[in-house]
Amino acid sequence: MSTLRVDEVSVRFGALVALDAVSFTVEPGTVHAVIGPNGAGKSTCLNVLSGVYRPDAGRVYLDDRELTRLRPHHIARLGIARTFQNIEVSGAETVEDNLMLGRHHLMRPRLAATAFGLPSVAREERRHRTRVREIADFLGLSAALDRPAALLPYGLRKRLELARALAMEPRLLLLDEPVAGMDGAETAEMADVILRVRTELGVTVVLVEHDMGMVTRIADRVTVLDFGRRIFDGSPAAMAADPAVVEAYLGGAPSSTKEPA
Ligand SMILES: Nc1ncnc2c1ncn2[C@@H]1O[C@H](COP(=O)(O)OP(=O)(O)OP(=O)(O)O)[C@@H](O)[C@H]1O
Repeated sequence: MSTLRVDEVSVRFGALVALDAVSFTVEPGTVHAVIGPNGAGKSTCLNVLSGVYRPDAGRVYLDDRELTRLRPHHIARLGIARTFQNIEVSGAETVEDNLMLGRHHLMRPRLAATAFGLPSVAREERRHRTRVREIADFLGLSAALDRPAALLPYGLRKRLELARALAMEPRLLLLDEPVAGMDGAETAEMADVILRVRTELGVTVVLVEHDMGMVTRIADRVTVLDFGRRIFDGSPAAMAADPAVVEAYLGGAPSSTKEPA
């Protein structure tokens, strides 16, 4: 179980400050949501955590290990997997092959061994396929294992993306808007899946999300960004009552502070 610490991170694009000295701590075994209005800096934050962007200032740590200058594949090898806002699974490959691709970095270099047809290679391959089937089962994708990803309904493709990230055996999962474009039923199912990932697999989840209802329902803690600044960090219940959040995110004052008509 590892703690992720974001310490005074700033990112600038020219004159625009996308993240302004943002700090928060993701406790192990929690679902930690990062929310905010359009352009608040959520995706930029996820890109810093996964090594796609290097911040102009500040640092990111996984326990005592500094991640700030590491490249994405190195961060992935340390056990941080991510999904994307737009689905990035390979449409032509089957569900099973997409999940095997997710395990690629766990497999030993095999060129020479394959060339000599070593039995250890076949054993390792079987072990990975068994694990892939367990993950598919966990996410309700077993019946789709042989289907090309492109033929799956949208909700299942989003789930496949999460499954592929889980196939990397992460300790921390970064989810970029996992329910974007989903209907109510699909959103509820995905919310349950995320809670099971935390509770049954013990994987810590950082969730960037627009859907306030989902965040309130499943997050243990919420960090709210607005114009690149952190304006709130606390429980979902406290967030709902926080005037700065209501003002920034929902575009109005909380009803308890409104003047009577
Ligand atoms: N590569 C980039 N180059 C220039 N500006 C960028 C870049 N990426 C993001 N920005 C700007 O930085 C700010 C934060 O963007 P970001 O995408 O992180 O916000 P967001 O909270 O994820 O928004 P959304 O909810 O719309 O996805 C925005 O003003 C955006 O236009």
